[in-house]
Amino acid sequence: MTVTRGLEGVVATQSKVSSIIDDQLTYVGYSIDDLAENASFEEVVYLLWHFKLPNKEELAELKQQLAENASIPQELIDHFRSYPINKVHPMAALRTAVSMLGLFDEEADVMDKEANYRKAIRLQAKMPTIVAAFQRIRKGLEPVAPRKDLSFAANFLYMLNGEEPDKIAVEAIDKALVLHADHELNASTFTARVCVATLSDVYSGITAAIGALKGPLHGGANEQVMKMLTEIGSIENVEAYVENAFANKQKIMGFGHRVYRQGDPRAKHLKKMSKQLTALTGEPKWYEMSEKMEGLVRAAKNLPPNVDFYSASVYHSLGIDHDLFTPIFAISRTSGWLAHILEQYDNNRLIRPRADYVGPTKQQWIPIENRA
Ligand SMILES: CC(=O)SCCNC(=O)CCNC(=O)[C@H](O)C(C)(C)COP(=O)(O)OP(=O)(O)OC[C@H]1O[C@@H](n2cnc3c(N)ncnc32)[C@H](O)[C@@H]1OP(=O)(O)O
Ligand SMILES: O=C([O-])CC(=O)C(=O)O
Repeated sequence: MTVTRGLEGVVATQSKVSSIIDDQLTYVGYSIDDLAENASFEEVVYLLWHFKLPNKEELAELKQQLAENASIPQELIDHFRSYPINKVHPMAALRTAVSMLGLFDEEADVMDKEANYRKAIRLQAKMPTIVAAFQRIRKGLEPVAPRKDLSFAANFLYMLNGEEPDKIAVEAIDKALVLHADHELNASTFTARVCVATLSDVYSGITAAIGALKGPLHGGANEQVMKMLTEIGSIENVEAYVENAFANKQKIMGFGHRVYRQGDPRAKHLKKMSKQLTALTGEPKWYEMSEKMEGLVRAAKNLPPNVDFYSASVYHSLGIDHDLFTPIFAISRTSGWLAHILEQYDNNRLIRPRADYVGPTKQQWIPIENRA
């Protein structure tokens, strides 16, 4: 048996959702650069779920469906209140919340195409409400109910902060959501597909995916980037930090990628946003430190930044708590996970690879009283 560590280069499925070819990312064939400049998150959701851009009526209908399904059960809010809340990571709360939502969905185990699509809408709609409600409860504040007249991005910020967000913040979050929505067969998406390929339900698939995204080698890296920048503290300390990390064979968060070799095409958009937002908030040092680090890491190891690197200073500039960075990624990536889950159901086969067994063989049974 030949083992491909980490399944590098293994093609495990066909998909029409997104592609990475020659370091270029597309959603349903549309370049990420075009989408980042022009699309709203809701348009991207429609694109990923229907394999076409929506016309005005289709977009309006999707927006309405998302708005109508955005509230979450009171039981979920009460559940949050029962947690040792300041010890719970928001990604753990989100993972639990999505699993719990399945308990309140009468269609959770209904397996037809229409029911699965309705569940996709319900789940996508509720993700920002869950994250915002958890945040407010742990801050000792009352959750804010979603509004039907706001865009997906604006509603999230409104529920988070309890006040109407400004245009710049809405545009930044909307673009970040567009940039994070899907990414071919990344670890969390693969997890979702493996889960539902057993014909398990949508809630199980998204719960599993959230668990995979949480890790610092994947979506959890954005929080770690801000932790690192905060520890470094100032631009004078960047060089020593990078040298020390390489000398100790330590990974620098927000750099490197399994698929991209020349660079992550999403990073340049986030870099631009980081420059603008850090200047606006009067804290350009986060951008300047990041830029210096990028130069040093590229020069030393030819490692380019990935999507998580500049998103950290973007979210920080928007006043978002650092442990909410990965949940925001999850809010967006839910759209991609759902697209892949629906695609998996459409042409399903159980995903079950093999392991090359390297443990002992031909062991003799030892009764417990004779064991050392
Ligand atoms: C949304 C996302 O998931 S994007 C990725 C987010 N994750 C991170 O930013 C965490 C930091 N990056 C990493 O750990 C890796 O680059 C990964 C996990 C993203 C990709 O990993 P892999 O494809 O498995 O590469 P692997 O970890 O084997 O690294 C290959 C080589 O590059 C080095 N390398 C890769 N990334 C980094 C990094 N961030 N810092 C320092 N060295 C690195 C490794 O040490 C290794 O060097 P070696 O061959 O001398 O031992
Ligand atoms: O594709 C990957 O391996 C990780 C990634 O960048 C993403 O999920 O956005």
